[in-house]
Amino acid sequence: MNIQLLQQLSTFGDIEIPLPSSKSESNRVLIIDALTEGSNQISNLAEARDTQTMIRLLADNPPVFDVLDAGTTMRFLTAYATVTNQNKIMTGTARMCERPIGILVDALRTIGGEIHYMNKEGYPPLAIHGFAGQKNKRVEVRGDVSSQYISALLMIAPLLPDGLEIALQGKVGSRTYIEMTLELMAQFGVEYQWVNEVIKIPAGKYKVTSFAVESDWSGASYWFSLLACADQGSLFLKGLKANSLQGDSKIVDIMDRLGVKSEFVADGVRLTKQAVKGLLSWDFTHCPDLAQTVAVTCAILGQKVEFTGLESLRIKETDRILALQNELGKFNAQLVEGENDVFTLIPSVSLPSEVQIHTYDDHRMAMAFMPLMTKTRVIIEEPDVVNKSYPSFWKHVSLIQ
Ligand SMILES: O=C(O)C1=C[C@@H](OP(=O)(O)O)[C@@H](O)[C@H](O)C1
Ligand SMILES: C=C(OP(=O)(O)O)C(=O)O
Repeated sequence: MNIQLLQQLSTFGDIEIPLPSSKSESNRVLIIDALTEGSNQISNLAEARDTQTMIRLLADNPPVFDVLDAGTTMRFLTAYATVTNQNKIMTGTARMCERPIGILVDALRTIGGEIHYMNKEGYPPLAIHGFAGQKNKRVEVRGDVSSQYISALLMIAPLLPDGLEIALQGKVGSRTYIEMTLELMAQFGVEYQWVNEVIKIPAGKYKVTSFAVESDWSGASYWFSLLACADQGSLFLKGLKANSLQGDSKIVDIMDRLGVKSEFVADGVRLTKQAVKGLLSWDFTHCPDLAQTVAVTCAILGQKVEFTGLESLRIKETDRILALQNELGKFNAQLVEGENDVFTLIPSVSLPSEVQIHTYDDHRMAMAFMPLMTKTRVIIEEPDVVNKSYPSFWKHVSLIQ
């Protein structure tokens, strides 16, 4: 099934977008909640399939944890099942079984977890055979593959009899997600020290707390992009806060350069059009999920930009660099790989009258290309991929149309 978006929807009125809740915050709070003695008051959990899968697996506790295509659910539940001394098979989609997990498994084994690879060394599926007691209180973890391994270890750390010291090795990517984990843990009463790339978590207990999940900044980015690409219009994005736990709130600074002004009010952010200031380069190391949004926006707006920090995109829901290169090419834009991991986005010079976007089982491919509807007729293949993080996305698009 495909979805067809109307051509030339380049002007719209003042529209309010409700926005989904953050799946990153939701999935952390669910793990912390499962590790808390007592009942927390948690509200506003995400409708995202990744979160709903986590809720279902924690509630039903089946012998096989099939996480589908949810990276955080795989990584966080692997650490959770280990430290809670369970026998569990961890598996997911074919793509999930191509996404590496060896760094997390090595660290969990160092601490005392019994984990075996069922197929390929370093990748799911895994067989977890519980936790025989803490062997070490310090682990060294590479920071340049996925921050989710570090977040997974941090959240289980207070449950370990000796606490945990995580020594981050090399370049640390997606640092804002590690900060989000630590801030959430602090809100549930667990303190941390982070000095010279060593994070120390003492043994302790999570404290019963009430917590409301924020709206999702990654999902909000597509609306910033839509307005950047439109000729006229304004949008109100409900539930976003300026001081967010989510690093993807950086979209405000990026879009300020690409013609979108953000004004925060009590219950959200109002977006209006302003002159394009221009974007010369951007480093996505700490906000990788914004890369597709910004690439498509720049391609449409005629902005030639240098992108860095895209390394982790190759191991996400799909190889996002390859997927972007293919789909941008359909409207004469390019993402050219240069030396030292620098990519140049060369914008489109002419747009065909219709573009059909392949989505590669990747929610962000479907959502990032939606703003192309401001310029031409767009067909998005397999539109249901958005369910991973933003099931009501197309319903919200219909508020504009
Ligand atoms: O911890 C999280 O909630 C996430 C961390 C990031 O992954 P990496 O740390 O693998 O870059 C991000 O891309 C993903 O969508 C969500
Ligand atoms: C990369 C993503 O998710 P995950 O790694 O949790 O599957 C994402 O939502 O863009």
